[in-house]
Formats: sequence, structure tokens, C-alpha cells
Amino acid sequence: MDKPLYIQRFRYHFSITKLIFWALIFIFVIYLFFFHAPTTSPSTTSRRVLWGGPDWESRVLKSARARSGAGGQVVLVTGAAGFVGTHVTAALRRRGDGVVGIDNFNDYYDRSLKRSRELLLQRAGVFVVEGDINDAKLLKKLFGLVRFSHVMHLAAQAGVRYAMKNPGSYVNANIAGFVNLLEVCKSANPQPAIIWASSSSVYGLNTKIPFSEKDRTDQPSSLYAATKKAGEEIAHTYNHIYGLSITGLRFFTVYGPWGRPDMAYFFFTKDILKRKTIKIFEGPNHSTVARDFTYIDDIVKGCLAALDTAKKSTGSGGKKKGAAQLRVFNLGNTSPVPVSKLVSILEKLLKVKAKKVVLPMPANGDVLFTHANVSLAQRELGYNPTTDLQTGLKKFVWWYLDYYSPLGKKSAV
Ligand SMILES: O=C(O)[C@H]1O[C@H](OP(=O)(O)OP(=O)(O)OC[C@H]2O[C@@H](n3ccc(=O)[nH]c3=O)[C@H](O)[C@@H]2O)[C@H](O)[C@@H](O)[C@@H]1O
Repeated sequence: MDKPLYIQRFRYHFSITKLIFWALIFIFVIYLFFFHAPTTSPSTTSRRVLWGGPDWESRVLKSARARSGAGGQVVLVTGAAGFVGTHVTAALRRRGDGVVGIDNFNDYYDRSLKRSRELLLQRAGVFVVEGDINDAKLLKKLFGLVRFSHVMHLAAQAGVRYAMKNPGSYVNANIAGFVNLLEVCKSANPQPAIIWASSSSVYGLNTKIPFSEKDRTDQPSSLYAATKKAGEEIAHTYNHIYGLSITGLRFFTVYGPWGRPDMAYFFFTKDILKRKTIKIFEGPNHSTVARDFTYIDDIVKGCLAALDTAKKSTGSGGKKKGAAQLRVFNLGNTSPVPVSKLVSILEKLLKVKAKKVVLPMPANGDVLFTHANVSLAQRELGYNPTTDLQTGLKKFVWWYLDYYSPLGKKSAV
């Protein structure tokens, strides 16, 4: 039997109201999800309060204290829980410099490895502040507490191929973050001298070998390289306007213990041990792809020599007082090795035959080869790399097997 008309109307209106109500709830949830969810981008700071307070300040001050009798240098190391950052920080500490680290512990790769490196530095008496170089307040606070003589700027979004997946993280860390840091450095009193990590990737499509600092660097083949090249130009500007002393170091495929899991030598090791197939890229017409693999200890020596030979910045409080030092150096190994050779060394060290497939190099920003001419660094820094790939990989593999063994260092953290 048909219901009376007023009941039908009531039901009709009621269901429309219900529909509108749920639609509004749905829109609100979507809004919350997209605009208020904590960001997971690797290079952004989380919303947790990570710094400040008397205890935090006393840890910073303690870490910044140089050992008596040492050079009295006080260094802020950015990216201190990173691969190169950890090694450089530990070396500075060993020789008695005051060192404070800063790292945002982003999730670009396994955070627990970064925490293990932090623990290593903590045991050596270095405090790594958790924070982002884009946080101007934090940087100003640090410079308000400590008269840093140097900044070793190693924080970056690294990796050539990942730039196609997350371009924004490169702009955020390598450009915005660098500018933010330089802004704080230029206003500091005294202004620190800055040493920072550029990259061999700035040589891009350059075919003149070996790569020399005088060669062209205006043909980057990845966004990563473009942001590093931009960093070199930005360094020029801050040197020119504000009298900041700045040294850029072009690292060539750095490898070694405590390395980065996103790099080929690292994940090849992992995959070979797991009997997973690895991909080896080759160039056009089956040409070899090669890298000037450089061992971490050689890079550390280059970084410390750059710091020790850096002249003081000339400005103060944001004003330039005279011309300041501006340098760029290649830090490589001077002997490129084909990726296929890297794999055969790993096979011998791991005593496992790799399952491999050879593929044409995808258009992913990689270059075919790198080869450093380091004569400038030799002359000015006394830089002289001494570790060949076989020796360096042996040390890496020892570390890897120990760290990832059930009873290894990893389980101690
Ligand atoms: O020297 C540099 O400037 C750069 O060195 C490395 O970049 P890359 O040399 O590309 O190092 P890997 O990513 O470890 O690649 C090494 C070689 O292995 C090759 N590869 C990589 C991945 C893969 O699956 N198969 C493969 O054959 C690459 O094409 C490359 O020739 C670092 O990842 C960069 O952050 C750094 O700035």
C-alpha cells in the first residue's frame, strides 16, 4: 500500500540531508588527510619539537668545546649522521676540534643506519642536533650559542636517479637549504668559513677527460647535478656580496664502511648475498660504464685539508669588508673502474657468484663515466688518494658483514 505523501516527502528530505551530511564529513576527512597530515618528504622537518631547552643547550656547548692544545677550531657539520658527515665529524673530533652536528634524519634510506652512526658520534663525544637546515630559527640559535669558526656543509639530497622520483626534495635540501644556511652564516659574527659538498655530477655531459675544475659544467644530465651546480653559483654570490670564504668539493662516487644503501656497490652487495639478480648498465654499442670510485678515508683527508687551508671570511654582521676566498676542488681517485669490474671484485670478496643482467643504461640522469684530475687539490690541499677499489671494497665488505650479522654492530644499537 502507498505511504501518505507527507511521509514520502519527509523520507526524501531526510535522505538528502543524510547524503549532504556524509558528503561533508568525507570532504573534511580528505582535507585533513592532504593538508594536515605530517609530511613524509625526506627533506622536511617533522612537527615534533626537536630542539631547545637548557639540557639541549648544554649538550650543544659541551660538544662545541675544543680539546685544549688542539687547533681551537669549532665546526658545525651539517648532515652529520650521513655517510661522509659521520666520517668527517669523527675525524674532526679525534684530532680535538669542537664539533656540533646537525641532521634531519630523513627517511630517504634506512633511518636506523643513521641512528647507528649518531650513536658512534655520541660515543666519541659529539652531539648531533636533530633539525633541518631549512630551519632558520634553529641555525640562528646554534650560532647564538657557539662562535663557529667553520661550517662543513654535507647535508644534501643525494643520489642521481632518485631525482626523477622526488625532484622537490633536491630543490628543498640542495638549493633552499643551502641558501638558508648561507643567510645565517653571512649574518653571523664572526662569519664562519664554509666547506661544502658539491659533486662530480656537475661535469654532466662533458667529454673531456680527466675532468678538471676548468672544464665546462653547464650541461648537467640530472636534476641532482643541476642543484649541485646551482649550489656552486650560489656560493659565488654569497662570496661576492658578503665576503664569505667558501670551498666547494666535487666528490667522485664515495664508498666505504657506513656507506649509503642507495648506492650501487652497497645494494649490489646486499642483492648478491640474497642471490637476487643485479642490473649492470652499459652504454651505447655495449660500451663500458665506469666510475672514479673514491674511498671514504681519502675523502675525509681532503675535507680536513680544505678546512685547514680555508681562509677566514672577511665580512661581519652581513657586511663585506674585502675580497674572500672562493675555491672548488675535485676529490676523486684518478682511476675509473668499470661497473662490471666492481661486481667481479664483490663476487670474490663475498665468495658468491652474482646473478646479473646487462641492460642499456636507462635515461635516468646517470653519466657514462667519471674521471677526476686532482692536481689542483694535490697542489693546494696536499690531497693524495691512496686506496684502490679492491682494498676499499674489502674494508666495506668486512664492515657490511659485521654490521648486518645477527651479532653485529646493528644489534648493539
Ligand atoms: O660522484 C658523484 O657525484 C655521485 O656519486 C654517486 O652517484 P653514482 O656515481 O651514480 O653512484 P651509484 O649510484 O652508486 O652508481 C654507480 C654506477 O653503477 C651503475 N649502476 C647503478 C645502479 C644499477 O642498478 N646498475 C648499475 O650499473 C650506475 O650507472 C653508475 O655507473 C652518488 O650517488 C651521488 O650522490 C654522488 O654525487
